[in-house]
Amino acid sequence: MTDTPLSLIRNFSIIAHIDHGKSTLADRLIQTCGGLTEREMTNQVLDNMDIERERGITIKAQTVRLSYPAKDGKTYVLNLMDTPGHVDFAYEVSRSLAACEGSLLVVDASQGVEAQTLANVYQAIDAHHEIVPVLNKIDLPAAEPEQVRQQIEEVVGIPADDAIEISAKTGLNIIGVLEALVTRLPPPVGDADAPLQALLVDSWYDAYLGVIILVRVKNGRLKRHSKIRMMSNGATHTVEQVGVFSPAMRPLDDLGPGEIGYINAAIKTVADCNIGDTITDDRRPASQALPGFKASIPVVWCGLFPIDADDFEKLRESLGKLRLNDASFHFEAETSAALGFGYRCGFLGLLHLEIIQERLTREFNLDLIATAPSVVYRIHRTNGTEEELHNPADMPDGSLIESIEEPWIRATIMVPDEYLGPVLTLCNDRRGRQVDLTYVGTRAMAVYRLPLNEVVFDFYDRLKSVSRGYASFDYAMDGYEESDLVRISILVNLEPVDALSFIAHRSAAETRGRSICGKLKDLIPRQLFKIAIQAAIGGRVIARETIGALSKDVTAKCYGGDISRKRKLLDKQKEGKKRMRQFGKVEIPQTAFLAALKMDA
Ligand SMILES: Nc1nc2c(ncn2[C@@H]2O[C@H](COP(=O)(O)OP(=O)(O)OP(=O)(O)O)[C@@H](O)[C@H]2O)c(=O)[nH]1
Repeated sequence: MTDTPLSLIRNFSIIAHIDHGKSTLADRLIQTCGGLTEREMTNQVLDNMDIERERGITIKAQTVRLSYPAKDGKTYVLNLMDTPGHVDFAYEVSRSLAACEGSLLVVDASQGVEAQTLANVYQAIDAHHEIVPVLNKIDLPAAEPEQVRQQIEEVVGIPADDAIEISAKTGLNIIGVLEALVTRLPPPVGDADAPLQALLVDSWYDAYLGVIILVRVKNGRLKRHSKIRMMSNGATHTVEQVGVFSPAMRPLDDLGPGEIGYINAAIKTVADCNIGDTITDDRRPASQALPGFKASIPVVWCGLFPIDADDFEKLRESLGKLRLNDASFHFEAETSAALGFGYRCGFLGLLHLEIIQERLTREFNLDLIATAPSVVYRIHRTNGTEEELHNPADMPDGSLIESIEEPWIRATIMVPDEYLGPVLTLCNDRRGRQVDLTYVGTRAMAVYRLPLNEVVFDFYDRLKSVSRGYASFDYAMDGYEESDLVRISILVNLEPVDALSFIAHRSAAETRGRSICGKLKDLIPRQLFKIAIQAAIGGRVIARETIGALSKDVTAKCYGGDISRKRKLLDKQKEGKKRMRQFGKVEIPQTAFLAALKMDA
């Protein structure tokens, strides 16, 4: 039984720009509250996926319940919801925030306010949070707490007089943070006697327990063995376990209002648990659902194909396993003449794509080819119908298209003054439209509208390189607009290579087409006949390269009769063949696809 009075509960998130020290602070809070021993602290506990740890970024929202004996003599329950820092996972931030009453806003005192600091703060303000600014890394000689304080007031627009100066690394003033949580954040409100209303904050698959659901109880009590009902679809389940993370799972009898914890109810897949849904008691249901939050929609799609066709089944299984834990990731079967059988997969953004791809390679041991990422276009046909296009290869013939719309984003870029010029040039080159440009001291904040299509290829990389790594970037989807878009097909000896076709604005078509043809020319080995590589829009060729013929006999070098040597060479050639794709008469090595797909035009 948990009967902590509401006045002794505080639910909070930590929001920060990437690398400003959110996870380090979370670990310190856990350690200070006695949740873990020094030895257990060796790894950041909240970042529990390998890839997260390696890249030092937080992906999945995690939660932990702390017990803090405050200076006022009372012991408080502090529920910490971790939030991811990367733009791709903004929706996970919003759902964590919906479960809390307040936020710690962590700003690196040596770096100042960055693009994601702002984006996250706005989400916290939307969620009606009380926000406590925390200036971290005060131990660094480059820390400028006074300036950053001023920045928070000017740029973020919240008072920063009583921002708390800390070093999450050395542990300096962690008590100050804990006291601020207790004294400055409001306790949750709720009625233990009302019908149950619990927000489904997250769910994931555990190999032993099945689906685990993270909940925030708003009203009523969520009890073990009770029958719950999902308000979105009426599905009922019997609760097998109720508990909290401290940070290990600790079973309890029930969760009361204001509490954050987990339940497990023999649910088969996370797809049955709609995030944002309201859970109620089947016997005494609530009359109204809680306000949910926006569902996550994949905005970037690409094809994933096994290099070895025999791995197709394994790929299907692996994708299914990943999906068990990540309902925001989508996949459907796809066939490509160039790459064989594979899957068209939808992601929340480029980082999400990269993470899934990396997990497939690393955890599932798959060798994959990914086609160029594409956004979701809206096609209006001349016959009046409308459709969404996830794959450039499926684009209908130009004569059937009335118009095409593409998704736009609203991007916020913060950058030191001296690098502003090249950043603006980059945005303009990518068809960006400036919305706003303001200064905070020597830092500029540029707000641009940009077509997502221009951002998915290499925008981050370019932005980082033109600003020497100093620019920070955040974006939100910002509607669709009609645009003059064309599909560029790549033809090898007149055969279209579907995996290489892509959609671009007409003004960029020729440059990109030429760049791909040029790359392929260097990558496709000469063969016994001439090979023409062309880029075309419909029937019109816009770029062309030719690879001259060559006669090649791998065994020619082996004069004399060294048969074993000869055989070895032939075997080697066969091995090489596995990695080739037959294209009409032409064989294209996998490496050519990989390189051609890395577009940097
Ligand atoms: N000098 C100093 N370094 C710190 C402090 N806090 C964190 N760091 C370092 O800053 C880096 C980033 O810290 P993290 O806690 O991983 O940052 P994060 O905000 O959680 O990053 P994401 O999980 O990627 O969003 C790490 O190398 C930390 O060791 C601090 O108070 N002082």
